[in-house]
Amino acid sequence: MPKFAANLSMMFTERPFLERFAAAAAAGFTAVEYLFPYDHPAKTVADALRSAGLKQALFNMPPGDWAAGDRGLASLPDRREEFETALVTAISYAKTIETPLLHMMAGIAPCDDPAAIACYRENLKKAADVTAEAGIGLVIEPINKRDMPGYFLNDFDRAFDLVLDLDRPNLNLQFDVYHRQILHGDVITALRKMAPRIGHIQIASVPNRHEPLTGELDDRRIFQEIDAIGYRGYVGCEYRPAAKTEEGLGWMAAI
Ligand SMILES: O=C(O)C(=O)[C@@H](O)CO
Ligand SMILES: [Mg+2]
Repeated sequence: MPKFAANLSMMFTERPFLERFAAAAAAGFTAVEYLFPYDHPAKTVADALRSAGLKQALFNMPPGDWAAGDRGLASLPDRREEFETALVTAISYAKTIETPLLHMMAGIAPCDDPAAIACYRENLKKAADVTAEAGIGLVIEPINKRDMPGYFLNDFDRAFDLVLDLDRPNLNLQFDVYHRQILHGDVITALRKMAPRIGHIQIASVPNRHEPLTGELDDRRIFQEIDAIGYRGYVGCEYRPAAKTEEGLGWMAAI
């Protein structure tokens, strides 16, 4: 059975961010992930993590101005400087919090725009090299067009081919089963094909992004396959609980 990390941007949101760590530990999780730690000093987040006895699985690089609609900076040619600053901030937080993985969001840009493609590639290489120097892994995640219209990285094969092409040992794919199913289906074949370059996995039911076992996929079968492909990292529970977080955790005992 995979080991699960609670996603604190979606789960335990009944409490303020810093209180979610203890709640996740009390519910039996041993690791957490979330979108962004940057509203708090890195040391404060690290203290919350450690006093709850948790491991950090992953978080994202700063995405630009999220409230204004930014969803990452990596494919935005006129925001290269901001991207570099975001990379420095992410590495500094990553070292203090001790995350083994950072997710680099691509941004909102046409996926067939040559300037965006070139910029993304260049920034990805830079981020992979800088994170490698810091001993941190980097992942990229295709995101479905319904949840994030206009997101640059919206195709699993394209992301996978890019990871192969850039050929950095610390650069891998974030395979979110929810996005995979909405974008392309064929989840198990893709898990098998992409296994050597899967750096992180996330799960939620489809189509409502609620608890596993409540959607159109056979999540038990998917968890078996995640084991079968040899994936030993955390599976992030990136779902919005249908009601209170704790009330919906029964799926873990039922799988
Ligand atoms: O939305 C997702 O799926 C994620 O994993 C986030 O990191 C990006 O919004
Ligand atoms: Mg995801």
